[in-house]
Amino acid sequence: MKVLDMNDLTADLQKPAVQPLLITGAHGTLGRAFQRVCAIRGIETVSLGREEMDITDPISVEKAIAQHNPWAVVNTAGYVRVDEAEADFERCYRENTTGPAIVAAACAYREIPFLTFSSDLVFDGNKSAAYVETDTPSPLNVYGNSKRLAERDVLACMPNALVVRTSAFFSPWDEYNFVYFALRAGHHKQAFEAADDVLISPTYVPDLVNESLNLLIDEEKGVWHLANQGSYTWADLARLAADMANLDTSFVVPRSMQAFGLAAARPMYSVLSSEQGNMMSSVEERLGRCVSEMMHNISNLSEEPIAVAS
Ligand SMILES: NC(=O)C1=CN([C@@H]2O[C@H](COP(=O)(O)OP(=O)(O)OC[C@H]3O[C@@H](n4cnc5c(N)ncnc54)[C@H](OP(=O)(O)O)[C@@H]3O)[C@@H](O)[C@H]2O)C=CC1
Ligand SMILES: Cc1cn([C@H]2C[C@H](O)[C@@H](COP(=O)(O)OP(=O)(O)O[C@H]3O[C@@H](C)C(=O)[C@@H](O)[C@H]3O)O2)c(=O)[nH]c1=O
Repeated sequence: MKVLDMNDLTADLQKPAVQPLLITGAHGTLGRAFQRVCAIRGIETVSLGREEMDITDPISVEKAIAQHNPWAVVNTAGYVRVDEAEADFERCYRENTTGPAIVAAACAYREIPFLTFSSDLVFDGNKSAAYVETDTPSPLNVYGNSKRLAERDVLACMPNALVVRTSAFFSPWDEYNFVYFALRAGHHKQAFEAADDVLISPTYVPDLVNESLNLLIDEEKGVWHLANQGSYTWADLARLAADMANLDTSFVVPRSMQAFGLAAARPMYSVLSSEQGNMMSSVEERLGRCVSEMMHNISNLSEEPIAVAS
């Protein structure tokens, strides 16, 4: 029988810690979804908010990567206020273009994998069939252009980087998405205007995270389109979700996108498909899975007593 000595007992303590997956933009919708999914899949992560890792600051990026020694970096950080970006363009380019390029350079130097996210808004909507990875971006707004330039700059400094184009998030895990807005309006019997002339690919965030992780682990590279199957106008999406929630869909008020008078132009068509395999389920199947959870959260929130000043 081997008698353990102090070296044996402390040996484990000296084993190198498991290298984590580093996630930027920790407090955002996608960042928090990565933390949830990685916990479910048993993937060790370190999730950093802007204060711990500002992707636009090379020193902050270097310090964070040196401190945590990750096996890979997932960049979920970004500027997503599409309309505000038209005037706030310096910050939009800083956070969507400069930041990802800085992180890509740091990953390339260490030869560790890098995943970042782009958008369907890199396209101009003039195609009559689903956009695939080899279609040429031609963005209509500042946000879309910041993403196009990020794709160019990230892949120029790190050709093995993985860039996932996606669109129109929906998820039961946070309320900052269009489907939540629509269901909450329906629950409160409030009119909800929705564009009925813009076709998009809604994306179920848990699927996006799982498929992105699978591509990263498989060491895939370049541009990949990840969105759920099925193309909808925003109004169709609102009515489909409402119907699945057994709500009367008449609260959805169809409008042309132009009638919204939004500061940023949107492509009238930005449906995404992939030349590299469509791996995600249908929007309908995923909506059916999460609408009841969303309605549960909405009705709980609306029943919470409203705190009144004493
Ligand atoms: N939402 C959608 O429908 C879609 C999103 N995408 C892309 O997915 C990614 C994530 O989007 P989403 O989760 O919705 O966005 P969120 O706005 O929910 O999260 C983005 C996070 O990035 C952080 N951030 C911004 N700038 C920096 C910085 N310089 N350093 C570190 N963190 C920073 C923000 O922090 P703070 O709160 O401090 O600003 C925020 O927490 C983005 O790249 C977006 O373009 C693509 C297609 C569709
Ligand atoms: C389009 C639309 C939006 N809205 C509301 C929802 C939201 O509060 C606001 C703006 O909508 P959205 O921001 O979802 O629309 P938009 O900015 O086009 O959404 C985009 O986000 C960026 C980050 C992307 O990358 C795109 O893929 C897409 O998801 O207007 C409606 O009420 N009805 C509508 O028909």
